[in-house]
Amino acid sequence: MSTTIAAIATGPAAGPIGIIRVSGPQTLAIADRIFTPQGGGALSERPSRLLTYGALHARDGKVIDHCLCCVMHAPNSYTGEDMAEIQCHGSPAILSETLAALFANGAQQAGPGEFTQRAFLAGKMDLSGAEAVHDLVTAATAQAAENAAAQMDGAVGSRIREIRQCLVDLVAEFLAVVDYPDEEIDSNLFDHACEILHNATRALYDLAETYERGRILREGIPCAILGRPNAGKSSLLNALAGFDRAIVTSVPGTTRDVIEETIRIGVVVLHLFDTAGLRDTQDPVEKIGIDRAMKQAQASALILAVFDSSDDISDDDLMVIARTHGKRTIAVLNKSDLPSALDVATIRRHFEHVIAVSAKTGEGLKELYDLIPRVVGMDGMSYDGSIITNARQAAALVRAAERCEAAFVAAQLGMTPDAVVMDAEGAIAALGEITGQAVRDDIVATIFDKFCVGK
Ligand SMILES: Nc1nc2c(c(=O)[nH]1)N(C=O)[C@@H](CNc1ccc(C(=O)N[C@@H](CCC(=O)O)C(=O)O)cc1)CN2
Ligand SMILES: Nc1nc2c(ncn2[C@@H]2O[C@H](COP(=O)(O)OP(=O)(O)OP(=O)(O)O)[C@@H](O)[C@H]2O)c(=O)[nH]1
Ligand SMILES: [Mg+2]
Repeated sequence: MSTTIAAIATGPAAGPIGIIRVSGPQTLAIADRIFTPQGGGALSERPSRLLTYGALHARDGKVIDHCLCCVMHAPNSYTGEDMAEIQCHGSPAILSETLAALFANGAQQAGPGEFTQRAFLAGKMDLSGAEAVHDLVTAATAQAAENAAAQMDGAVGSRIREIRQCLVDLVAEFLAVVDYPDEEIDSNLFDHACEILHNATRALYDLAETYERGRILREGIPCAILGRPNAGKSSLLNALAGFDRAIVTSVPGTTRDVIEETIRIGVVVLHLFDTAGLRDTQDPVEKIGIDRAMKQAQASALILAVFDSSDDISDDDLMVIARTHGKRTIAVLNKSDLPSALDVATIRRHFEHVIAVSAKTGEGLKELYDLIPRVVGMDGMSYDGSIITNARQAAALVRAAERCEAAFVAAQLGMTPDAVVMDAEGAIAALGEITGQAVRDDIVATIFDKFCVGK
């Protein structure tokens, strides 16, 4: 028999209200022992999800709070099991005392994601939906949340199940002819298979490709600010962050260490890294800073290459240009409030995206805000759950697409039905890893391990 689990579902900090949730076969009995409804009767007799006011008891029976509780009767609950929720005052002391009372009455501490894992195992949601719960809880933008909510609702799962079903039907047709090896195989069967497999391959690759944007949606994008000393990198960081994050002085070589600040530009979360100005230097400390700057640029998915537009291009600027080679870069011509002395044509030869700004006056920043989502391919998207945000799912999609493609080639060459079946079954298995229809227990366990306790 399954255990009864309990966990604090609200954050670790003290808040006005805290929530503890309980799930499992002993829930109702335990709830009745630690909670007495004010209006009489037992909590377990109340209708599902109806909040009831009453007294909450510690292990020793003392009243530790007057609060609201409800039960949710199996199978109509989040986990499909009997559940209870205690909404008490949110001090860590009350929450841990309540948890201790639950444990004393037979509940066990829930593991990370264990409620959602139970919901998955009870068939309340498929695996892609359960994984979206984690995305929703950790979403950094409204758009990431919107996409995750749609996936919780089955946006990925239903699409994958549809494709998987086509493949299952196809395998069934082929297996029927494998049983009669002496009969001539109807060539229509291969034509039909080619069509199905071609469409499935395309659809799966298309879906897998959304992961590039999905990853940005979920994790944001690392973005190094690179440039020669005094170009205005730290000033740009401060202007984008909206406060004085980094030290700005007129002394070249002010910034030594990498300074990180996370900001949100529309749908994109940018992890900005202000760095030491690149130049040839003998200063050992500055050298280390420059080394870090170049490493940061290498590790970033986007570079803001800052140039001082009030000055002409120097050797140091050429070093900056060299470091952006092959990287997605926006050339930021800073100090547009000063008379221009920069050879802009040279800059344009090296960079597709060039923008003039003044970190000092804020001129051009709005244009930079608009440009960044476009440059990273995050403009004009819809967040209807069609964007894959999960590396595991993306990898399974690619594997499924490859096996479909192999099956397609086999069908096109008119190879034996076995060859087609083998690859189609490989694709079906890979898709089952996404929906959870065919996934190893240890993989399921690692998926829920990432979740927070109480989810
Ligand atoms: N207080 C509280 N807030 C919460 C949750 C929760 O468990 N408790 N959630 C959870 O993490 C989310 C809401 N998700 C939920 C999903 C399903 C059911 C549920 O009871 N489902 C039943 C009955 C549905 C129905 O009435 O039709 C079922 O699926 O059978 C509850 C919450 C977010 N907010
Ligand atoms: N007029 C004008 N001055 C600016 C602008 N941006 C920065 N400055 C000035 O340029 C100087 C250098 O600015 P920083 O932001 O410290 O430059 P940096 O690129 O971080 O320099 P290092 O940290 O030394 O590499 C400071 O005196 C700033 O006030 C701008 O848009 N217009
Ligand atoms: Mg600086």
